[in-house]
Amino acid sequence: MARRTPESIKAADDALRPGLVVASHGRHCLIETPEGERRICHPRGKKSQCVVGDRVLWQPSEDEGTVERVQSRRNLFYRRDEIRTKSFAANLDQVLILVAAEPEFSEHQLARALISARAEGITPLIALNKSDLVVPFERAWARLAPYRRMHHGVLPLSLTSSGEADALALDKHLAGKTTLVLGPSGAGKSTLINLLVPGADVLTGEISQALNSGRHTTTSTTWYWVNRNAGTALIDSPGFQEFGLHHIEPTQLATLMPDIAEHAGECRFYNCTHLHEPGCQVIAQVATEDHDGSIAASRYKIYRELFEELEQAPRF
Ligand SMILES: Nc1nc2c(ncn2[C@@H]2O[C@H](COP(=O)(O)OP(=O)(O)OP(=O)(O)O)[C@@H](O)[C@H]2O)c(=O)[nH]1
Ligand SMILES: [Zn+2]
Repeated sequence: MARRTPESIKAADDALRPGLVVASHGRHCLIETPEGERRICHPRGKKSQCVVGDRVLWQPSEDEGTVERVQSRRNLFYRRDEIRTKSFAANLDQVLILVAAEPEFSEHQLARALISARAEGITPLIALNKSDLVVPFERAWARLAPYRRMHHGVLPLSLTSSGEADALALDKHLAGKTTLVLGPSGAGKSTLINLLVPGADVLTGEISQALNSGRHTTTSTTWYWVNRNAGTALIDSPGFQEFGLHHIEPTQLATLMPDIAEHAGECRFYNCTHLHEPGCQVIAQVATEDHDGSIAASRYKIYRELFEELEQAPRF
């Protein structure tokens, strides 16, 4: 085989075409060319395995193609449990976590998604849908009090009753960015995507049919252009329910939870775990019934539970 020099690699790359991964299923993916053409591609090998959001170099072969190379990633958003690592998407600007007044959301899952986003340096946004359901909404809004003070606040929505106004409010946050949308089932993720990308449901059907050669299984992750010229895109991905954080060290946790991080540097011991140490300023800041504090009891409970879980997690 000819020796691979930087020049020969460049010459080979020049013969390849650029593409953006817009959907994936199993080992194959759908890529979009800069001209907007879409085609199914297969990875050349393990190294060219790609995820939605990846920029790739590919080569046509009859009516399909081969992914020859995945360009280096700005970030990769993923989860990891005892058994496996699962990627959501790559090269994200932000993650929008959509929860609703009903069904009741899990604060634990929300906290996990936020921690994961911070670990990858991806801006998290939270929206609370179904503000028209007044009583459950009030309850959920109150549960989100610690989150309204952190990150970028919480955006209230009512996608089915004030869709137009909500679309405008969302656009302020989404314009020109690539946003991964996550949320528990029933929160209104499909409603949100169809509101911002009219016809998205039809497109999804077509994509999953193409990727599954006619079988009706849903694709795992899909890219939607909200405004191609402005570079505004949404990525729809399932998997909010089982959000494994086994890639995070327990001692990293405090830095990834802003309300805990705020006080973590003030403890007596530099390597304080904030679980039991004397002089711990995190513990001192936890709010209780008879003591005001800037850290909500629910947040500290999540910190403790996650710390224990990650301490017991097998390391890869
Ligand atoms: N009352 C109320 N209902 C809403 C609102 N937004 C969505 N829904 C309803 O909530 C239900 C779930 O919405 P979907 O958009 O299908 O939710 P999803 O998150 O995509 O759920 P999955 O398909 O299970 O993942 C539907 O019956 C919607 O009509 C809202 O603002 N208010
Ligand atoms: Zn401490």
